[in-house]
Amino acid sequence: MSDSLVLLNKCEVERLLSYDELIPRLESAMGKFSKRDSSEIIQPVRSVVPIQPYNGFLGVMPSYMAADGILCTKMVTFYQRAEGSSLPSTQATVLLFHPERGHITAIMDGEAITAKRTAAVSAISAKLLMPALSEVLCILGSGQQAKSHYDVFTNVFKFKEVRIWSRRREMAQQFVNDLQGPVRVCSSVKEAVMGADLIVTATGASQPILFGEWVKPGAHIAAVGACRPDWRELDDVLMREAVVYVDSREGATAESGDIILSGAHIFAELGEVINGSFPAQREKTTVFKSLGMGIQDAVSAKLVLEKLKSEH
Ligand SMILES: NC(=O)C1=CN([C@@H]2O[C@H](COP(=O)(O)OP(=O)(O)OC[C@H]3O[C@@H](n4cnc5c(N)ncnc54)[C@H](O)[C@@H]3O)[C@@H](O)[C@H]2O)C=CC1
Ligand SMILES: O=C([O-])C1=[NH+]CCC1
Repeated sequence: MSDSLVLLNKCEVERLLSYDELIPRLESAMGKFSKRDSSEIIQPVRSVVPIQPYNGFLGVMPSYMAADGILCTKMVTFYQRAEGSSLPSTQATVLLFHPERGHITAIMDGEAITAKRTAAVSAISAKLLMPALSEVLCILGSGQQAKSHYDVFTNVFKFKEVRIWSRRREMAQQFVNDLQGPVRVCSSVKEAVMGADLIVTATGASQPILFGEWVKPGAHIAAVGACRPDWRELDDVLMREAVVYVDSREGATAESGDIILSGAHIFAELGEVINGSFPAQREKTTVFKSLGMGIQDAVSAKLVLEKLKSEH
């Protein structure tokens, strides 16, 4: 394959990106990030521009991983859509650059990357933090992230029961109809989460939908939505009682309403657990507050490109 510009659409990125290959690369990148060695990784907190009339945001997520030879940026728009809107709420494009020469080498769809890398990182958090015997998975939300989380969790782990709740029951039912495996549609968040060992919150909510009083002690929560400083998915009780892990301390303290507004203490980054500098307290109730990181997009895009090149 020549050095010409590579353009990849969503189907191609989806086909080339497998969880088996993605998960170890994300683990390694997050471990490196948590060492804060700027000669190895530079990743500022995402710049976000509000698009106020449309309840939306444009995020720019650059990163440079010197040792891996990756210079990358993702541009992502995310919106709070009205119930019933047919427009997607998260859309993205990823650009890879030649680190030495500075030109763009690849432009690829970022929606598939965002869906898969976010779910893969939640799978890493679950592997480290969910109870040793985890039988019940619960997913709140029925959109893109809910689907990628269902895919990776049912692939990587074995659950006896999977439950889903969505604010419109017919959307949850539609979600289940599109799948192979058995999933129980629940009528309320409380019904869905009671007794669950692993709970994924992947909604566009800006007020808490998950309350600590409903959560089984020792459960693990992968909290994926609420990516603005004034948005919430989890209530104060849960945030203050759980041991809280994040992807990046800087990102979480700048962008997470669940952390900022509850005053919750951040115990560790996932990368610090991967590096062994902080313990995985899996016997306690744990929250992994995910905001998304540029380096996660960067290693995903590099993997996509490598896979493509290996086919030629
Ligand atoms: N942590 C991360 O790295 C990432 C986080 N996100 C965030 O994850 C969330 C889900 O994203 P997508 O799956 O792409 O969106 P989506 O639009 O495909 O799905 C959103 C789901 O949330 C539900 N929802 C929306 N408003 C709600 C409310 N007020 N209460 C309860 N449910 C509500 C919708 O019915 C739908 O089921 C968003 O908040 C998004 O910004 C998205 C990408 C990466
Ligand atoms: O990391 C990411 O791409 C996003 N986080 C919140 C919305 C999009």
